[in-house]
Amino acid sequence: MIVLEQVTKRYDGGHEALRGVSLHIEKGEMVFITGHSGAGKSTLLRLITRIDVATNGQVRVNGQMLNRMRKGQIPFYRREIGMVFQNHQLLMDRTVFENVAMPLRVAGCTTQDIQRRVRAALDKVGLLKREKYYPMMLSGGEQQRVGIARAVVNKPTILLADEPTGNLDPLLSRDVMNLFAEFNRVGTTVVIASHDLGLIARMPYRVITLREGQLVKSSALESVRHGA
Ligand SMILES: Nc1ncnc2c1ncn2[C@@H]1O[C@H](COP(=O)(O)OP(=O)(O)OP(=O)(O)O)[C@@H](O)[C@H]1O
Repeated sequence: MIVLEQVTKRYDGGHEALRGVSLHIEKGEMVFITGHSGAGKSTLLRLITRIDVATNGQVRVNGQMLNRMRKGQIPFYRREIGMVFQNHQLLMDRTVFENVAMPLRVAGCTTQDIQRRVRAALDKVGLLKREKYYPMMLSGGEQQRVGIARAVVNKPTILLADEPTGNLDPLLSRDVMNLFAEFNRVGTTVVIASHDLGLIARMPYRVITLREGQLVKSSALESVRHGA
């Protein structure tokens, strides 16, 4: 489903953020990408979303060669992908409902469809009663869950998250990770970049480790599942 073959990403200025990375993420899998700051985690996610393009090598997602994708195809491709950010990037002057509705409005859905799908997404993240609130009225964990609802409202086949628990305390972080695990259980492929080794070690998913742009390890953790 997500295949990287000998991928190198060199930014303007010559810095190689990724070097010769090959990996395969199966349809329906949930994986963590870890590594120190600057290891290339965000770059990897930016290649998968086609925000950036590989300098060398191939990135293939759902059978599509991203290096060769024409500009006009990109918005359609992105509908297959939900993206969650560390700082959730919610619009502070819009309600929870409007924030979650945003991708559906962009896609031109009908009002009726939008109402139904936004409420279904808010229900999944446990925030149905907060639809009229503004983000400032919510806790950090709730704001992050609104960001997750917005990412899944389009029913993407792939959910990507860049440090989604970076600003949350351990308990809220675990809740957010469990939410990703629930989406994974119903078939969504989930890729999460995270520093949080303690949290990752408690969850039964494959961990891909980057160091200075190279893949150093890709393995299932031999940890016991603790309430994941
Ligand atoms: N647009 C850019 N132009 C030039 N260099 C960049 C650009 N984006 C990232 N880099 C560099 O590429 C390397 C990898 O960055 P990346 O953001 O992928 O790392 P990361 O593992 O996500 O780090 P962090 O955990 O701190 O977010 C870093 O050295 C970074 O400075």
